[in-house]
Parts: sequence; structure tokens; C-alpha cells
Amino acid sequence: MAPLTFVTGNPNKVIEVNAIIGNAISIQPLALDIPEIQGTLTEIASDKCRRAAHIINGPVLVEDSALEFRAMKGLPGPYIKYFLESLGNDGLNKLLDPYEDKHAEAVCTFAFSSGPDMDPLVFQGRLEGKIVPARGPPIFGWEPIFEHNGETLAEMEHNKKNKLSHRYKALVKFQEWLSQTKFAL
Ligand SMILES: O=P(O)(O)OP(=O)(O)OP(=O)(O)OC[C@H]1O[C@@H](n2cnc3c(O)ncnc32)[C@H](O)[C@@H]1O
Ligand SMILES: [Mg+2]
Repeated sequence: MAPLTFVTGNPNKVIEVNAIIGNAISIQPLALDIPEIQGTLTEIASDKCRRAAHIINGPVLVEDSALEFRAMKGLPGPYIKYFLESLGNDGLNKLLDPYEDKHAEAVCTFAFSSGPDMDPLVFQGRLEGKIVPARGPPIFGWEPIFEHNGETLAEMEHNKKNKLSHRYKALVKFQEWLSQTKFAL
């Protein structure tokens, strides 16, 4: 089984994907910064996947992560990376100061294409939580401010996160599809 190219500039995503799918699929990470369009999560991931498949000229997996604040009607959503870079985790908390509702959803959207000009397939997972003042090591993105069942993702054991996360749920769907299809990696 040839390794599947996973195009991402984010090493933390590679660590989690490997931890989640372990021996089932062999992943070859490739750090390319692919332009991300504006649109729905499915449109963004699919477009990124089409561009990656053309560059790779073969099967490819990409991922796009979003963080949706219910009080802000789903924003920052796919633009969370730029909000986080500009405001930091404290600033993201302050965005919700005017609102009672701190509910948030982490959304992970994988897109897979079997090659250039092959329509990408999309696999999405969601995790519910709430935005809280930062707790735990600030290693990966907004983990310290996303609380799920009393623990922030930064406080949570990696093994535990990788068995319940938005990324885990999306990868379960991808693996289900792989096992049902004749597509051989
Ligand atoms: O090259 P790609 O794969 O796009 O990597 P990226 O870092 O640009 O990732 P995104 O465009 O998907 O932006 C998502 C942002 O959310 C952060 N993030 C993604 N998944 C996360 C998780 O499980 N926990 C905490 N932060 C996360 C990540 O660090 C980014 O700042
Ligand atoms: Mg990105």
C-alpha cells in the first residue's frame, strides 16, 4: 500500500492524523501552503484538495479546521487561523465577552481526491464545547480555550482527544468510506 500524501503546513495535524489512523493508512506529510478560498467548509476543503491533486499529480488528502461560535452565528469559522494569529487565545475569549452564550463547535473537514480532475470527497467531524479562559499548555492552536466536558483540549490527554475529537470523527468517516470502496491506496 503506497503512502497517501497528506498536504498540510501544520505539523500538529500530522501528529494527530498519524495517532488516529495509526497502522490503518500510511500517511506521507507534505508541507505545502495551498491557497484557501472563502466559502463553506466543504467548498474550501474541496478547492484546496483540487489544487493539491494537481500539484501532486496523484491521490491526496487535505484538511481544513474551523471554530464556530454560536453567539456569532458560526464565525470565525474557517477564518479562525487569522483571528487566532491576530488576537491570540485571550482575544478570542474577549470576542465573546458581550455574550452569555459561550458555546462553540470545532469542525474538521477532510477532502480526498484520487487524482487531478477527480472530484474530491469530503468527510467532516464536529466537537461541541465552550470557550473559556486559557488552561493547559499552549501547544496547538486554540486548544487551551476550547473546553469539552470540563477539560480544555490542552489539558486533555492526547489519547483521549484523539478518540473523541472533530478530527477523529472525520477520519472515522474517511476510513469507513475507504473500507467500503474499491479504491486501493
Ligand atoms: O496547512 P493547513 O492544513 O491548512 O494548516 P493550517 O494551520 O493553516 O490550518 P487551518 O487552515 O485548518 O486553520 C485552522 C486553525 O485552527 C487551529 N487548529 C486546527 N485544529 C486544531 C485543534 O484540533 N485544536 C486546536 N487548534 C486547532 C490551527 O492551528 C489553525 O490556527
Ligand atoms: Mg491553512
